[in-house]
Amino acid sequence: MEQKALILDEKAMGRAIARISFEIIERNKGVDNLCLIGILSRGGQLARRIADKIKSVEDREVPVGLLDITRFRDDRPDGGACPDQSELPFDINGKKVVLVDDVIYTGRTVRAAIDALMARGRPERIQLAVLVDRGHRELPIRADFIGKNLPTSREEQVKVLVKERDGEDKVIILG
Ligand SMILES: O=P(O)(O)OC[C@H]1O[C@H](OP(=O)(O)OP(=O)(O)O)[C@H](O)[C@@H]1O
Ligand SMILES: O=c1cc[nH]c(=O)[nH]1
Repeated sequence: MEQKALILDEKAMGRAIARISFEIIERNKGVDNLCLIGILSRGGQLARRIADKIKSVEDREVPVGLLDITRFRDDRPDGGACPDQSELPFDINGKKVVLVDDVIYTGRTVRAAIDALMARGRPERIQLAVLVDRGHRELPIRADFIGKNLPTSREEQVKVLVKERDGEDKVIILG
């Protein structure tokens, strides 16, 4: 598949991440008790970026964790056999957790992520930040912070590229 449309270039992606960061600070009246948990893998890089932005604005370090949802997926009965690649070096009990992912589509990944979190403790609250909401939800799940609403057809594929993994920052539609 090749690139059919450029949705966000590097600059636009940076602005979207900055806006999400400001909204997280505003909605939570600061960053007390807050942590960011990125869904592996690109959610992890985006969570790190949001934490860096928050640091530059608030001068506060927000803990960042990585969540592996493989064992909680509803379409991988063998997921339990996979080693858990989560990196959550802090207690989520009583924390305000902002889950971060690159794209929300059916909502099934987020459902799995909520189960993966709950298996580790009882956060005070869970909010959801995504860079792209492409619609077509199959579960009653919505994001609290959205970089871009992008109506798509089911046949299209939305790809988020991040420098750390892909060498460049952009959001594209493949077709
Ligand atoms: O709301 P959902 O229908 O669950 O879709 C969202 C998920 O889809 C994408 O991952 P994908 O499965 O394309 O794998 P990738 O992250 O390895 O590209 C994206 O990273 C989300 O995690
Ligand atoms: O649990 C999940 C997660 C992503 N996609 C699915 O189909 N199921």
